[in-house]
Amino acid sequence: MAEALLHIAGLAKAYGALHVTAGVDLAVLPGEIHALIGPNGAGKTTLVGQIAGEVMPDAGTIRFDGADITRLPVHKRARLGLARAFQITSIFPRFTALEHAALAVMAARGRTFRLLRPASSDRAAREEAAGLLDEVGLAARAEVAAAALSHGEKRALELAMALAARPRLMLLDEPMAGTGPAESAAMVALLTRLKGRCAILLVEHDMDAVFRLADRISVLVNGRIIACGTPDAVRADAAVKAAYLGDGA
Ligand SMILES: Nc1ncnc2c1ncn2[C@@H]1O[C@H](COP(=O)(O)OP(=O)(O)OP(=O)(O)O)[C@@H](O)[C@H]1O
Repeated sequence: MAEALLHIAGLAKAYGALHVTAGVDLAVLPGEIHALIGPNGAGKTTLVGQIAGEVMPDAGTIRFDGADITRLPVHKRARLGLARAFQITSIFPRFTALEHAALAVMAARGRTFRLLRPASSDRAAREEAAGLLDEVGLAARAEVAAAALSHGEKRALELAMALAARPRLMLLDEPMAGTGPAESAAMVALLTRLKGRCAILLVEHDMDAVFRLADRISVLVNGRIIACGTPDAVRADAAVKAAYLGDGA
């Protein structure tokens, strides 16, 4: 098996008596789409927060590309190539899709956004931003205000903004949430296109999407990974059926 890009061992976090992650072991390989599934309250979002650096673990280690990042702050993890896609299109609703993507490009380069700047200084950023929009299927929507984008288009814009950092691992927390079937299918198609560009850790409740997209799936139940494997192996796993997927999956 290829060397893991992200390697988590014994990760634990408790809030009072509630052990939200209770000794999680997880490995994400370079370029794979690794889905993290589990019932409501299983600890998925907390685990993503721990990987991103927003939630400090009580115990355990997180290694990224061989380096121990367990105690690194968010921005240093981001600089190493760990990006989390956020729902950020509501921050500047009047800014266009292109302006949002250009902001992300400038932020990724460590340049502060200045309202009064020579146009030439961000021409390159806008060109790169246009390329990112093209990649996520928003080229024709570049000049549309973010607020006017559809729900699915906003999610695509957030992906473009996360990609601006040229991540090696992207953390995606429920990109299909609140999308209808058509938008969900578009997001599956988009993530399929991005496959291999960077590894993706995907938290998602839409099982159709998960089983279509994932190279491997980890199942988190009560703060522990109870199974990890290919979609077929996970679908057939007796413990997963009992704890989560049920017999109909
Ligand atoms: N800051 C916090 N303080 C106290 N309890 C918390 C905190 N954050 C999360 N929890 C609790 O930890 C548990 C796991 O939450 P988490 O959001 O990680 O689960 P999840 O698997 O992402 O759930 P869902 O699928 O519903 O989004 C929940 O019971 C939640 O109430």
